[in-house]
Amino acid sequence: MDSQPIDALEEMEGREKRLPLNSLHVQKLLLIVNRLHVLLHSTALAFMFYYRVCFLFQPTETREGHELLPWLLVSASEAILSFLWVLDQAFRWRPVSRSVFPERLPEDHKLSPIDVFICTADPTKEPTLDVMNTVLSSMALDYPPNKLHVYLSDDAGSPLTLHGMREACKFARWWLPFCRRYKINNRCPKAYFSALEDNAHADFARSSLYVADKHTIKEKYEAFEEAIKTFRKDSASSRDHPSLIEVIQESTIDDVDNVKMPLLVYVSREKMASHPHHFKAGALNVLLRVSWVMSNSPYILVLDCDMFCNDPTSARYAMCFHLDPKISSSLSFVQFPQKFHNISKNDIYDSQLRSLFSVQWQGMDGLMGPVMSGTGFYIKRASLFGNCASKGSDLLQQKDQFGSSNEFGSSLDRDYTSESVSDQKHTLLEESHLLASCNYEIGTKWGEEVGFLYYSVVEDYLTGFMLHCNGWSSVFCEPSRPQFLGKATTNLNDVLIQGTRWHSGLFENGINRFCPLMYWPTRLPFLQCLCFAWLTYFPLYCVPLCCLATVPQLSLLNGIPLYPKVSDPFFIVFVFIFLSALVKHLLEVSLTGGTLHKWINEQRIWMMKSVTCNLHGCLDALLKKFGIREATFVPTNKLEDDEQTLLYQMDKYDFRASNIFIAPMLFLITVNIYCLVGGVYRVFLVGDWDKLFIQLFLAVFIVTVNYPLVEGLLLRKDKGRISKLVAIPVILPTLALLAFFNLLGNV
Ligand SMILES: O=c1ccn([C@@H]2O[C@H](COP(=O)(O)OP(=O)(O)O[C@H]3O[C@H](CO)[C@@H](O)[C@H](O)[C@H]3O)[C@@H](O)[C@H]2O)c(=O)[nH]1
Ligand SMILES: [Mn+2]
Repeated sequence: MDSQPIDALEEMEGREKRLPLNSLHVQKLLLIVNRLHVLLHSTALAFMFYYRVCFLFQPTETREGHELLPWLLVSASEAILSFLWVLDQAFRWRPVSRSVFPERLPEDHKLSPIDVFICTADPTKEPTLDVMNTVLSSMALDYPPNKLHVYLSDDAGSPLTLHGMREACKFARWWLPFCRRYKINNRCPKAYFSALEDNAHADFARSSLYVADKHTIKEKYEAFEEAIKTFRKDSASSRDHPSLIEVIQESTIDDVDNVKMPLLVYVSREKMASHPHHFKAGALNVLLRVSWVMSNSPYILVLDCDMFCNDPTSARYAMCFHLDPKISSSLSFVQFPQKFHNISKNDIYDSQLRSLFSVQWQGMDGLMGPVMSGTGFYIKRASLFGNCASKGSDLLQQKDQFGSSNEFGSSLDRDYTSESVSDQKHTLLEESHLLASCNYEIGTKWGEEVGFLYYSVVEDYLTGFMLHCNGWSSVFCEPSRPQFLGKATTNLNDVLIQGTRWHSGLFENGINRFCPLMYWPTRLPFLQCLCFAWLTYFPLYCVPLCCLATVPQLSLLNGIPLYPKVSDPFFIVFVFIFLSALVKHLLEVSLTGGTLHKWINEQRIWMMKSVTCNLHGCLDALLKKFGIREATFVPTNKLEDDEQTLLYQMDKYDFRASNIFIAPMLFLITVNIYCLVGGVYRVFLVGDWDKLFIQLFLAVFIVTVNYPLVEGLLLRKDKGRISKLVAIPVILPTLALLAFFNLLGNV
């Protein structure tokens, strides 16, 4: 794999042969535990399948009392669950962790430049002040300012955002020197001013000069805040607007005030309703092109507007991998975990996506590297040009792939020079407008082979997947202090809407030409392939979970046993599988800092998500596949809502969610409660409890874990409860149906 030769890299090879910039540790104990669990659990699964298969092949006469259809449904559910379980084990095969030694990096003047890309889409959902805080935190990264270039993409083309950028830039002239002088850790101003403890460097924290300076800066910040709040101008429509590119701040090395500032550019691409704009991937590709004619840095940090830099060292940490001669030639990106600043202790919605970012990505890191996660990653620019951009390749061919900008064509071959912007400002700005226009990509390979890929609303997953298929690797870097902090969705409706988008996007990639299983063995190693496959297929949890929340219960109501009797040796097999899965999950939760509460919450939200957003995601993907529905990307809501936040902090579900989510949950809980009551009654009458024990237990388990639903329906009085208006039209017909079914069974 060829990559841009970097001076610093060569330098490194010569100078610091013995001192590595990073190190990798295999987590041996965890590895052993995981593999042992795989062994035991899979043996149990084999016995379970043996039991199921034997049943299906036994002569029909001996099948007394058993009905074929429910058996088949339950067996199929078990097969799907086992399939997903197998895929999931690939993440647990070789968990690793990494350390970095940034103090061993070459001197500042030898470091490679970095472009920072930040995307925003809608100022009504993404408060401008927060977006600007993200911008400021990235400008203040601990990196030579003349080697840092910050680009903001504004998909709404909003005057408010442009205004915000100008104000942010003014404030930055105060903020950046302040952060550097006092070695502030927390360089997002909003977070800094609201932090409980002061995080200036210990040398200064108590000096009177610092206290005075802090006071001045605080006033400046409040003025900046005010300037954004009081800005009144009709927001332009977000659908149609021409491109607008403005260099807010040129890169200054030594200004009159001696303030060193990174380059700051505002980019709003052209948008027309008649042109597909490909959401975030489209925005990032415009930034790729515009930045290419302006700063053309070999490395790029991508950030969502809701995720600020919580620690200024991330750039240097990332360079510890990118400049490591051992891995750098095939390394595409360094991914930091998504961490969030608004997570409550027990995290009822699993908003932090614990398993993804603290178990699964570590596991992939031990294979080929984690999946690109949309935000908080440092990527090598060259890796985004697929196999198209080998240096010095034929200019005509390049135009086919990259489009017809002359500047752009020539910059493919050009290495970064710090003068590139100021030199030919006018031609460059004109050129940028061409690069940000709707028509530019027509007939090129953008979004297909070049840049961030368009085929999916989870552009991050897909782009990362194709990079791995093309032989690039990635690295997961998880220092103890979170480098980036974002805003997670913390109310049921937002969580489920976001989940629907993700699951639809992921599942879609499992059933189209990007199906990971087809890329093995030629393009992907086996275990990496299983990881990707799990990511595209886990939305399928909806099938077994919907089945197992209805079929065994209805069978219980009618006295049809579907599992072995308590006295049957196979009973142990089922008990073992159930316990082994739960205990393993509990172990992982506690190893990653979770509580017992968190564990139950994760079980519950897994069930809730499976029967709602997984289901909707799968259906949405299928509809898209058959051309019935178009892709949409509804950005999440980033506004603060005190009432919702309070409910979340108190571990109370906010059931004011769309009916399409509440209805399936209500339906299933009603079925379970009804069948549980009916089942217990039946078992008392007939006395065949040992035949139906597992089914009884399943209903008890589901109802207990989902007790908050019952509470929300019957006991709660606050605004987050389930409204009777929503509940009655679901519950009454369900009860009628069940009663009818019950009668039918007793005839
Ligand atoms: O047309 C669009 C839509 C979204 N965005 C931006 O994309 C980012 C992510 O959107 P958000 O609403 O925050 O969605 P999340 O679900 O929180 O995002 C996660 O999931 C996305 C894929 O669905 C990834 O792109 C993100 O990086 C990842 O954090 C935000 O900065 C948006 O401003 C655009 O620039 N243009
Ligand atoms: Mn987000």
